[in-house]
Amino acid sequence: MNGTSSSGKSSIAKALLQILDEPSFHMPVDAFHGMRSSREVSSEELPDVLRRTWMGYHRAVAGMAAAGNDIVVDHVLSEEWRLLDCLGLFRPADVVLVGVRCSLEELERREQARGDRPAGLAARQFRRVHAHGLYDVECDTSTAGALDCARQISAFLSQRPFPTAFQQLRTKLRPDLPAAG
Ligand SMILES: Nc1ncnc2c1ncn2[C@@H]1O[C@H](COP(=O)(O)OP(=O)(O)OP(=O)(O)O)[C@@H](O)[C@H]1O
Repeated sequence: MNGTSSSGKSSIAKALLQILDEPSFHMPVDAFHGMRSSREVSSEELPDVLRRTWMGYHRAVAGMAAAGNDIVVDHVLSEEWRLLDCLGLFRPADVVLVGVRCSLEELERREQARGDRPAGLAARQFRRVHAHGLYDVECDTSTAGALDCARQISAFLSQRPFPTAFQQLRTKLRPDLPAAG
């Protein structure tokens, strides 16, 4: 799932795990940030530390999937390299790319209400996260609750068309890689 901060990804992930038939894992990137030592990181080091955390996260997800596990990933594709990295790691036919949309007005209301995210974070990500423009399925949490979105995604899984969004994006954005399988 891809969407801005406060768009409702974690809420949908929790609902999905309750309704999916197969045993599934929710792997949030926040869990990986939380595993890092609490030593203070200088502003010069920070970009590299964050990048390595995201890259390690992608590889951990790919590793779980390679062992045959179903993974619910919540992601913020606010930097292009993150999608390019995932396109090279995940089996494109296996990926269901979900766009989690929400109006900016509602995002700002949620961000203020929860108080545990920097002010303006969702607005900064808003235009960038959906820049690649292609999904297998999309939901809008401005109008639908988390459980309804999870049901919509779950229903989509049983009748999903091919090529997947990931297959198409890999062909378009990673011509350096072999044809998407
Ligand atoms: N469909 C929804 N309708 C109304 N409120 C929602 C909905 N989904 C989530 N929320 C509320 O929005 C806030 C953020 O939700 P959530 O943590 O699921 O978002 P997120 O996209 O995972 O955010 P982050 O990336 O910052 O962790 C929470 O307070 C949650 O209760």
